[in-house]
Amino acid sequence: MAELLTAAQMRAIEEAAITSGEVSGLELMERAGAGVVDAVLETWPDLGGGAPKAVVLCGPGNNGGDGFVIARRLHERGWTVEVWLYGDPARLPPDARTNYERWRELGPVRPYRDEGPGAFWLEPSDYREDTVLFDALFGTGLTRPVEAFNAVGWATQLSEWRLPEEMRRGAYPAVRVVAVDLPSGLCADSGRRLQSDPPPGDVEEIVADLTVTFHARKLGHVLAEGPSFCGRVVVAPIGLEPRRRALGGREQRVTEVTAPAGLDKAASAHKYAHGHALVVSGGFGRTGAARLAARAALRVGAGLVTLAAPGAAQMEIAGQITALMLRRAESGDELAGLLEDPRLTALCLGPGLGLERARDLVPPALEASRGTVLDADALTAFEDAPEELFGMLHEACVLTPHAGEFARLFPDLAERLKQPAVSGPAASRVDVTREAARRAGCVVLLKGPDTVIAAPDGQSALNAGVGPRAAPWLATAGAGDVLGGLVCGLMARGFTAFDAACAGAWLHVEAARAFGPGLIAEDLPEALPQVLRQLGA
Ligand SMILES: NC(=O)C1=CN([C@@H]2O[C@H](COP(=O)(O)OP(=O)(O)OC[C@H]3O[C@@H](n4cnc5c(N)ncnc54)[C@H](OP(=O)(O)O)[C@@H]3O)[C@@H](O)[C@H]2O)[C@@H](O)CC1
Ligand SMILES: [K+]
Repeated sequence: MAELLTAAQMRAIEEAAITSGEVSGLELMERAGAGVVDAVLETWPDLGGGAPKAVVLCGPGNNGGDGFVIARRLHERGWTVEVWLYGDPARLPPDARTNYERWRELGPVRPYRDEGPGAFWLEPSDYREDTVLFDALFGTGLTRPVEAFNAVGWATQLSEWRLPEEMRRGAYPAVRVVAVDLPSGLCADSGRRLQSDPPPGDVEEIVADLTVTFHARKLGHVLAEGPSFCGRVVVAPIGLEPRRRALGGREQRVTEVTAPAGLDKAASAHKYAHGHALVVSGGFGRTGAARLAARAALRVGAGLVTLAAPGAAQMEIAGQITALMLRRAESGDELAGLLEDPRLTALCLGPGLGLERARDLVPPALEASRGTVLDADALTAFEDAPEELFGMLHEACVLTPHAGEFARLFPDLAERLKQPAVSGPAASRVDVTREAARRAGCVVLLKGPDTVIAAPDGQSALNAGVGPRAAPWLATAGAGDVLGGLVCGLMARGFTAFDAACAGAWLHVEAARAFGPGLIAEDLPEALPQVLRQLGA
């Protein structure tokens, strides 16, 4: 599984490599700059033949150092290169300074000082279709908002360069924008844009076409606003070892969810060998959500799936299902009675359940100590008394809130995400989900394009439905119910709560991608067989 790094972890890996003597900082910087050039040529082969123009904006730290390497290497390839420096050359850190000096032997460095927006209006006279702008201003060292002049000055200009021709005010052709490591202004740990509070008016930001990062992706490339700022993200290897020790303990590490293993079924296995999931339905006229969840549980391979519904809803359900079974559960007591059957290995409560019914049925469900998914109404029902819910939860539970449900159970944590990100590292969705899991004492899966899964011991994973795995059609009514059913079905099959949440989130995105445009929630379970087949299940 790929690790997604924080800025501190990346620094620790680099420092460990440098201290061990296996590589110098200067060598790493050279490889970083070379990696950016390679990624640019690979992304835009049309730039390989001619003599394009590069505008390299260098910042005051090592991100700027990478910029000087890029400038030198492009110059060597015959590009026309224009270099700007924001900061005092005398104060550059040593490796950046060395590369500044090397570039100075080849060409000038234009100062980029804080003298108001007009001072940074680069001369547009000879920008061409093959101009590439390199943002090497700030990378993982950004700890505070980029000051107003930067944002208003260069970012506005960049945005203008990027507008479609018919919308451009000036005569500039569109420019390709490459971010070195991170688009400047983005917090590496949270994917949030650092901004002063209140934000300066009329600020536009750097939106890159290509972001080239080093060794591994940072959390900021996949979380929150990151994907919309980064464009295509390419990881350039710079010869660093994984160095797990530099990453810290399990409570500091975040892995990216990858294709799950263990979904195949032995040829000889009986249906009971794959578990029996129980999905609790709402009342008459409200059974659709639970039926969706139940079908997903069955499709993901639970041996049997039963819907538990009140008497008045039985006819409605019976008319709609075939492979699913149906039992009556009018009240908490009746559900407790059903749960005396030890063959029921996992439960799902919440989709379409109704708040009153949720308050009645959730306690006996949790009392039964099975793998249990709580979603939707099963979470909202405890809005006024989250501690009461937390007191009943156990380690085999998975809560699957969307942002609104999360805010109902963890209002202070949701508030932390709402506060302006004025300094780095800013609070991230990973931070708050981890804290929520610790507080709840069970796995929490915070839904979104950047779904975060955390366990009470700090183990965390991120299912990035962004970039090449984007699944925008997943934002559709009922999709969340299907996810609950998938996680429940996987727990019925014996997956741990954490593994079921990760695998469920991954399959959910893949099913949406397999179906594609026009997707509605009903299509998700039907798209699963294709995804499972590709996994060799
Ligand atoms: N380490 C390695 O071996 C390798 C690192 N590599 C590269 O180095 C990058 C990290 O370099 P870095 O740590 O020097 O940080 P960087 O992003 O350049 O910025 C720090 C500077 O910016 C300043 N500053 C911060 N915020 C500011 C603001 N809002 N407005 C104005 N100034 C602000 C800050 O000033 P200070 O906070 O000290 O006052 C400091 O001067 C990394 O992203 C990668 O590209 C690669 O070469 C591979 C090998
Ligand atoms: K940058």
